Amino acid sequence: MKIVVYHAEECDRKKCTTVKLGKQGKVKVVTKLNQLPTGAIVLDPYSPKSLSVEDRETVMEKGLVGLDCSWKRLNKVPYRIKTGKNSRSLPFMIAANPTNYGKPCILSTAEAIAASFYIIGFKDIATDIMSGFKWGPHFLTLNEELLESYSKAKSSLEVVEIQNEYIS
Ligand SMILES: C[S@@+](CC[C@H](N)C(=O)[O-])C[C@H]1O[C@@H](n2cnc3c(N)ncnc32)[C@H](O)[C@@H]1O
Repeated sequence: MKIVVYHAEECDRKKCTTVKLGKQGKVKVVTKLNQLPTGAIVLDPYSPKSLSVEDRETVMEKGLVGLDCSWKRLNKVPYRIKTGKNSRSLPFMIAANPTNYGKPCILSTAEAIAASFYIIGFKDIATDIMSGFKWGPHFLTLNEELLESYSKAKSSLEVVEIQNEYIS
C-alpha cells in the first residue's frame, strides 16, 4: 500500500510520528508538495468530507497521504489548494499520543493513518502502524467502539451520522 507523508519540517523531530514511521520504513516521507502521488486520498482535518469505505479503492490504487506540518499552518491556503477534491477529514476520535493525549480530533499523523486504514477495512495495517509506538496500541483500544462502527458505515454520510449520534 502506498503511504506518503509530506513533512514540512516544522516539528520537534524527536517527537514526530512521521520521522519515526519513515525510519521504520512504513511510510515514504517527502519534503515537497509536488512529490505527493496524484489522485491519492489526502488527510486534511479541515476537509468537509469524511473518510469512509467509499475511499478504499482510491487508497488501494493511488495511496494515502498525510500532511505533517504544524497545526497552525495547516489551515493556510497552499495545503488546501493542493489537496482539492480528494481531501478527507477523519470523524471524531480521541488522541492517545503523549503530545495531545485525550484531545478529540487532534490526531498525530501516525494515528490518522492508522485510523484511516481501520475505517476502510485494513485493520492489520492499522495495527502495524500503531505497533511502532509505545502508546500506539492504546489508540486503537481507546477508539475501538467508534472505529468498528465507522468501518461498518457504507458511506461518508453514514460515518458522519455515527459520529453525530455518538457526540450527542
Ligand atoms: C498537523 S500534523 C501534526 C504532526 C505531528 N508532528 C506528529 O508527529 O504527528 C497531523 C496530520 O495528521 C492528519 N490528521 C490528524 N488529525 C486528523 C483529522 N482529524 N482528520 C484528518 N486528518 C488528520 C493530517 O494529515 C494532519 O495534517
